Parts: sequence; C-alpha cells; structure tokens
Amino acid sequence: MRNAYHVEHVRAAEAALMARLPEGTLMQRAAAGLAATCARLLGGVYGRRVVLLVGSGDNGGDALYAGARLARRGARVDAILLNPERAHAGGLAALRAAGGRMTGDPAVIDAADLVVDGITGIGGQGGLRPGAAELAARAAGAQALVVAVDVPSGVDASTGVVEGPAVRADVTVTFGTYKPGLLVDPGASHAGVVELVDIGLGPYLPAEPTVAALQAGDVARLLPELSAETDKYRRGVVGVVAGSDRFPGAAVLTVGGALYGAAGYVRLAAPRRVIDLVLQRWPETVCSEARPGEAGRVQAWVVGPGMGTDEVARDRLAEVLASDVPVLVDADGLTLLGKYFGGRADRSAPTVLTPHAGECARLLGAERADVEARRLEHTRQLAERTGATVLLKGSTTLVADPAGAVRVNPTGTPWLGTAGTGDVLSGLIGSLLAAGLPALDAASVGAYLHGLAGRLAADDAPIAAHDVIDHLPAAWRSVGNDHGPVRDARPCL
Ligand SMILES: NC(=O)C1=CN([C@@H]2O[C@H](COP(=O)(O)OP(=O)(O)OC[C@H]3O[C@@H](n4cnc5c(N)ncnc54)[C@H](OP(=O)(O)O)[C@@H]3O)[C@@H](O)[C@H]2O)[C@@H](O)CC1
Ligand SMILES: Nc1ncnc2c1ncn2[C@@H]1O[C@H](COP(=O)(O)OP(=O)(O)O)[C@@H](O)[C@H]1O
Ligand SMILES: [K+]
Repeated sequence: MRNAYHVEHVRAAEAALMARLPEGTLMQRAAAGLAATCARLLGGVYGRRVVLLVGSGDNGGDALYAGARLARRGARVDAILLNPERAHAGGLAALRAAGGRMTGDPAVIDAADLVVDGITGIGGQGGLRPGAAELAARAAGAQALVVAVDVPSGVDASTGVVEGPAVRADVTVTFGTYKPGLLVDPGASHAGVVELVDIGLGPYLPAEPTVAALQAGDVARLLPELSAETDKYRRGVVGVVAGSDRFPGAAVLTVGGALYGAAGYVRLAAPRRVIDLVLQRWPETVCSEARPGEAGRVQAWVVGPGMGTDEVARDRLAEVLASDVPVLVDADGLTLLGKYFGGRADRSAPTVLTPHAGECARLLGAERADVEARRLEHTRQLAERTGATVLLKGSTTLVADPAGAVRVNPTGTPWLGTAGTGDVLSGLIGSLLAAGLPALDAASVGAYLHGLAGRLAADDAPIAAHDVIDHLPAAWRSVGNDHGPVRDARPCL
C-alpha cells in the first residue's frame, strides 16, 4: 500500500521526530535524497548547469542545501531567490560556500540542464503568485528537466487541487511520506514520477492514511482464494440489470466485465432483445426476462448501465435496492437514484456508486468542473451523503467509503476515456462483490485491474471497451495471486 497523509499529519510527525534529533537533521536528510536524485537524472554532475528556484520557506532551504551538494561535485549552480531577504539563511550560506551563485536573471533557466523547484512545498497556499508563476512558466518552456522539491509548487499537497499557475515537474522528490496531492489529479499530473525519500517520519504518522493507493501485492492479497472445493456457486453469483432496447450493448459490456471478475456465474435480468444480443457474445450467461426479484438468487447486483430512466427501469432499480445483498449502481441507475430515491442508498447491505464527474455533480447539485477540480472533496462528500462507497471515475479514479477511508487508483490510461469502458468496470466490481470482497476492496481492486487491462490493451494506441474485457485475464496474471497458483490447488495425479 502506498500511503499518503494530509499536511497536518506530516507536520505533527515532523515535530515529534525533530524533537529527538539535532536541529537541521531532517533538512539534511531531505537535501541528500534530493541531490542524489538530481545527480542520477543528470547522469553525471561535473559541468552540468543547475538552476534553483528558491522560495522563502524550508522548501527553498532543501533546494539550497541540495544545490550546495551538487556544486561541491562540480555542477554550475545558479539560485534565483524569490525573496532574497527571507531565503533560508543556512542554505544560502552552504550554497555560497560550495561556489554556487545567486542571480536575478531568469534567462539562466533557458540554458539549464536541470531546474529544481523549491518555491513552495507543504506550506504553499493557492496558485502561484505572479513572480513565482513566471519562473514556473519559463521552466516549462525550457529544455531542462524539472525536479520538484516535496510537492510541485502551486499544487495543494493535501488535496491535489491546483488553483492557478503551478509547476509541472518531470520528477517530484517527496520527503517522509507521499502526500495526497501527488496521487490525486490534477496535482498528480503535475508531479511526474514521484520518488519518496525516507527521512524517518514513518513511526510518527497515524495508522490510517488520508489516502492510500493499492499496489500489485495488495491486489494479489485481496483477490479471492480458490481451492479444490471451489465451484461456480461458491465463487458467487453476480446479477446484472443492464441494457434496454435502445442501449443493448451496455449489457454485453457489463456482462463481459462480470464474466472476467471473480464470480462463478453471471445472471442477466433484461428485455428479450438485450438477452439475444448478450447470448450471441456470451453464451455462458444465464438470462431471465423476469423482474430482478424473480430472476434467481445472487450474491451481488450490478444495476444501471444502459437500462434507461423510465418507470420500468425505476421499478427494477427499486427491487434491486430492496435486496439484502451488495448492490453496485452505475449510469442510468445513478440518474434514477437521484430522481426517485433522493440520491440515498439506505440499505442493510453495502452499496457502491460509480459516477463519472458529471453524474457525481448531478447527485451533489454541484458543477462538473468543480468536481473535476476538487475530486477528493466531492468523492468524500458523496460517500457521506449517500451512505454508499463511491468510486469517482476519470483521471485518477478515487474510492471513498462512508467511514472516511479513501483509495486512489494508480493504474489506468486516458485511452480508457471511450464509450462503454465504465460498463465493463461495473460488471467487474459487481463480480468481485459477489465473490465476497468488501465494498472498498471490490471497488479499488476492480479499478486497479480495469486500469491495468486498459493499459495493456492500449499500449499507446486507441482501444474500444471490448478490448479492456479481452485484457482482464492478462491484468489478473500480472498482479499474480498471493494464495499461490490456482493449478496447485489440486494435487497432480
Ligand atoms: N515536513 C517535514 O518533515 C520536512 C519538511 N521539509 C521541507 O519543508 C517544506 C515546508 O516548509 P515551510 O513550512 O517553510 O513551507 P514552504 O513549503 O516552504 O512554503 C512556504 C513559503 O511559500 C510561500 N508561499 C505560499 N504560498 C505561495 C504561493 N501561492 N505563491 C508563492 N509563494 C507562496 C510563503 O510565502 P509567504 O506567505 O510567507 O509570503 C512561504 O515563503 C516541505 O515541503 C519540505 O520541502 C524538509 O526540509 C524536512 C522535513
Ligand atoms: N482521462 C482519463 N484517464 C484515465 N481513465 C479515464 C479517463 N477518462 C475516462 N477514464 C476511465 O474510463 C472509464 C469511463 O467510464 P464512463 O465515463 O462511465 O464511460 P461509459 O459510461 O461510456 O462506460 C472509467 O473507468 C474512467 O475512469
Ligand atoms: K516545490
């Protein structure tokens, strides 16, 4: 698990650790890690041109001390001080002693091999002010690699919100712990590759992170375990209520995602024309024209993709919500939930909602652009308001549960932004719910595998939703299975 903490936790941990160490120790640890990364990126330090953008806080101090280390190894280091009177005194002295120079001429950026962004870190507030913004823009237009210190300046470290001009880094060297703003968009896409430097904060951080990102090993551990006794019913039955005469394809894609999830059996409740189409593509589906409540027993439902928003669809949703098993509501189901059910999921079993930004905005009565700009806040808010686990789709998918846990998905590609991929995701997560994964795990594991399948399918070229289904087995294989290969569940004869 990659854990990220809100700035207030980082500051508290820093204070507790600093109280046990000689003054300046943490900054030296940070600067050493930063300089090591810069040296590696430069592929040799001697004679290279490094420009430091230095704000008046400790973020600037880190940049100055790292600059001094590079200057001692023969780099030509120029520092541009945003506020010369308030720049970190110790860092300035170290840089001067190492032969670094102060300059007021931003043209040095144009000739630099590497620019170190030490304008603001966890102390930054809002978008960059004009002087800082000009330097950030000049660095973006130059050939140099841009390395952000701790956080790209202009990105809110706790939330990933970017409220104006901000640095776009190739690499961010962050200290002590990840910050949510490095994992959640739009901040994440300003951070580039994120490298963590351990400065010893770990023992002083709370057990529960503000935001966590699953890694392959976590996914492998969370996937259901198969054994010799496994059969289709024990694996779980997932019910799908999707498709309509107008949108039959949505059911094909949702069922496809569900078949390649962890359930052993997929049941579809849909109109005849939808069933015919689904059976052509997926003959293994068990189909029923009956209402969901009469379609047979399931361990989880997926309801919504392409089902329409008329009264028949409303009644189908009502029946599914009245069941005592986990339910995933997507697409038209979300529209119906807002229109007829007060946007709430008051149920005894878990509910998962999978809106994109537009659907999330509608359920909250907010603007889509605000949801996209402040993804973490809105995902949490919808989870609190609905009592459901909410997965907000789009660039950096987020999952929040009503108890406050948040996961951010590290896989995925913008190539997934194509019609129908959301239907595949719904089927996949529903299948994981039917297999018994708790809502937060099902949603975050589903998003992880879906994002990975999207990447494997796209490989830098356009894809269609069915390509994502086709690559789900490869995505499963690539995370492995912590419970050992399935074929070993039966002894060889
Ligand atoms: N935590 C740790 O364990 C460790 C932390 N360490 C390091 O300390 C960093 C935190 O340092 P920090 O607290 O001094 O704040 P910092 O990020 O330098 O920003 C404050 C400055 O930014 C300015 N400023 C603000 N907003 C602005 C804007 N929009 N546009 C322009 N300027 C703006 C603000 O100006 P002012 O408002 O005062 O005029 C002030 O000058 C942390 O990120 C890490 O790098 C490591 O050394 C060791 C371990
Ligand atoms: N820019 C992006 N980066 C990464 N993933 C994206 C991006 N845009 C869309 N996606 C993903 O593509 C899928 C689209 O789902 P959705 O909007 O519901 O489409 P549809 O309703 O057509 O199935 C989601 O999994 C979403 O996270
Ligand atoms: K910075």
